[in-house]
Amino acid sequence: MEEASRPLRSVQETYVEQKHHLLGGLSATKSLLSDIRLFNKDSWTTRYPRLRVKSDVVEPSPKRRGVPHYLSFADDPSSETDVILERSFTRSLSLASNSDAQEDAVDEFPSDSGASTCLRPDSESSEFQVVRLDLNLGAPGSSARAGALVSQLEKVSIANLVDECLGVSMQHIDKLRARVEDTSSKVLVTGDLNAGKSTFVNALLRRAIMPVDQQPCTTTFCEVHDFSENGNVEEVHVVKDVANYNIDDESTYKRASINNLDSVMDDGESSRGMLKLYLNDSRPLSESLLNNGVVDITLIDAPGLNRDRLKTTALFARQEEIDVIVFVVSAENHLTESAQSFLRIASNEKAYLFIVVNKFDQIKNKEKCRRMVLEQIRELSPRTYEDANDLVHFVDSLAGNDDRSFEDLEGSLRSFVLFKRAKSKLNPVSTYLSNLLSDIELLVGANAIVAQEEIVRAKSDLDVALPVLDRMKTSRGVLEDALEVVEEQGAHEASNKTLSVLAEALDRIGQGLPGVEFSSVRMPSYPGLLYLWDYVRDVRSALLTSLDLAVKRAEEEARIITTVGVQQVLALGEEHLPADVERSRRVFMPEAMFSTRRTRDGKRKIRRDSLVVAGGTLGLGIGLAARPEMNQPTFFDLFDIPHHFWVYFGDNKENSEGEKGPSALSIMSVGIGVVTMIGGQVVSARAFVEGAVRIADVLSHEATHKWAAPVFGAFIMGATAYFVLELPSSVPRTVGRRIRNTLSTPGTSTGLREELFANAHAARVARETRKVLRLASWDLKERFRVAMDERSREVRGAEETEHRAIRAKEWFAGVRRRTADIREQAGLVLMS
Ligand SMILES: Nc1nc2c(ncn2[C@@H]2O[C@H](COP(=O)(O)OP(=O)(O)OP(=O)(O)O)[C@@H](O)[C@H]2O)c(=O)[nH]1
Repeated sequence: MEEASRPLRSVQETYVEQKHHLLGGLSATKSLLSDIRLFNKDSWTTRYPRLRVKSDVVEPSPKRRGVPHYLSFADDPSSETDVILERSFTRSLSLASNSDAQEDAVDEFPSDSGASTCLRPDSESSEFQVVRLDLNLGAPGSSARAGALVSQLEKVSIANLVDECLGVSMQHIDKLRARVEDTSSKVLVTGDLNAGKSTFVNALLRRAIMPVDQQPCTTTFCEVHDFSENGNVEEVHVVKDVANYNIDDESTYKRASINNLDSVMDDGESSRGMLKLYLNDSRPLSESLLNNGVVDITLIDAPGLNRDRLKTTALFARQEEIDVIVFVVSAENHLTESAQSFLRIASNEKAYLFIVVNKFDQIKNKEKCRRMVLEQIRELSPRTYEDANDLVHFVDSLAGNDDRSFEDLEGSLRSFVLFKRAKSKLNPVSTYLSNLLSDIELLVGANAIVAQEEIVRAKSDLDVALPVLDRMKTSRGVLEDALEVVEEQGAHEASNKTLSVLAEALDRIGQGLPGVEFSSVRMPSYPGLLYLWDYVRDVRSALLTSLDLAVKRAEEEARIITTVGVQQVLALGEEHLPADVERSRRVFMPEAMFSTRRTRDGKRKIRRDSLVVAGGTLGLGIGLAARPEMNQPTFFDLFDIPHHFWVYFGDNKENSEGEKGPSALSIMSVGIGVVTMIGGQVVSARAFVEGAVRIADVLSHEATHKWAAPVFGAFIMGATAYFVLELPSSVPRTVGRRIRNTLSTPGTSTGLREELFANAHAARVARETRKVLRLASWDLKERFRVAMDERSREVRGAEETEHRAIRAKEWFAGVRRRTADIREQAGLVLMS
């Protein structure tokens, strides 16, 4: 109550200052809330904390300055962290993780050093005051139902609830602002009948407005407002229905002249309603009561109390807008019974009673009167009695401001109104603001702990993932190079091996031996001259089959080379892939190499390679022995004249020999050809005719006539002997040589450039080998790439989390600084 005794100017200044600070605090808090909501939406999913006092800690450690609590979150109530909660005398809250608090480190969330008080374990202390989410949470583990309910609430849903709650607080701040900015204040003047209430009101207004009479004359409640509220027009509004009164709606009242107040009051109509008086208080702001620049006081002159009116007036006084009740008693009567009843009710309901003992000028023994009245007050309202100097005034309203004590009363009343206003309007605002700031501090404190935990977690994730990623980055090139080498080497080796196997096979065939040593291919035995043609065909077939086997052997070698290559690829995988990456489960099946594919209906699909191979072997998928054109024996399989010619007359280069010979030799071939054709079973009429024509051609030649007969005879005889004796051994050689030459000589029979047999197979085998190795290395490269992408993602994710958490932690620290600033600016520190 000291405030009321301070000089009016000082009270007014304090009030205005406090109001100004509070308005600033409200604005700053609103913008802070808006920022938090934005941050919650864009950058950080705000977690809603719950605190539970650690009841098992009996005495707080001297090292700790706060109270140990368990911190959990609404979206994850089961995991609790140890924290220390401190509340300073300014009600500001600090939350620190237990380890931080033990280290006593002054971090971004400092407590008000020295000023903080250690809270006794008290579960109430840690609850939110304003930002309350009704999540119906039980204590962790207290009820299965609560646990189940909570587990269904996702972080985001809870963050949305927090957001809504902050939104509601922002709206409430607007209401509070309106309340703080509202300067209107109502002072109800009531008291006993004829106690001089109207005289008192007139004295306050410095105008004889209210009718004064020795008889009771105030029949209705008269509210006196500043005329600025009525467009600077002095008049009376006779209001019947007070609840519906609207100054802008003339149908809700009747206008009357201020000078006719007596007659208006006498009119019975008004007694059931209220009179609104709009007056011009022309005094300067500092002196005016109605409009003093700080509060717009509305005076209400109530009818005198009697038994009937007691209840009505008490009810009226209970209205929220009534800030102060001035109770006027006549010094002559002291406190009447009805006065006592009213004061008893009013002092219980509201503690802002102001008692004016009027007509004090009429009292002779003033001291006795004062003593007796104060005694009565002491009994009725001890609190009023305690502050009697400010609240109880003995005055002469008739004298008005000529009376010193009236001036004192007026000053006290103004201070009292301001003081009460501060109490009724400003204090609830500052309490709300302080609680809201505490809640914000709790919210950001808890979220800062979450951010700190995220920073630690992200750092440890990075410690693991970064070195792995770096290693992978460096080994990527090495791995790719190594795989390239494996591919190249495999293909190269397979090609070389094929070339050497087939070269050896062709070599052997040229000697009349099977292309492959130790194979199942057996050379046919000579069946006799009569079956010579069959023999030739069988030899050809056996040699071709053995060549096919040589190709198979080369493929076999390539399989081994490929298997080694695949194993090298696997070994490279082991060397370069991180340990936790799944290895390829594919098993290499060498037998699948060089296989023909099957069509949908199960038939073998012959692969047609695009190469044209020497000897007319179009496509390498079919074995030589299976080719009809290769199996067809010819005359030259019996007697390879071109070969012999080149051996004896040529430049000894077998590769360059062709099917054509000089005309002299063609004679022998013709003769022998005829014989063999006749001896064989496949002599065709066409072949016979061709032979005869050739003979005729040769013999018709002029030069031939001279030497033809003897030479021809000698040759026929020699050849016949040779035929009989040498054929069994010469046929395989001849046939083999011919096959070899066919496969080793590039021709242009198809019109395209032909590849040599061995080269074509070498290229094919190398291609197949490379294909398999490329598949294996592609698989490894792909795994490596995926693993590296995953690591990169992990690293990026951890880095983002870390940055986000660091930013959030700094931001929360900033919020904490802002709340401290708001407390200071809004004067909350002073208003305990
Ligand atoms: N001597 C003296 N007379 C006063 C004083 N105050 C009021 N009166 C006289 O007391 C009589 C009643 O005054 P009002 O102001 O009408 O009293 P009231 O309480 O408004 O009366 P109702 O509202 O009708 O109950 C008048 O004749 C006033 O002149 C005062 O302080 N001293």
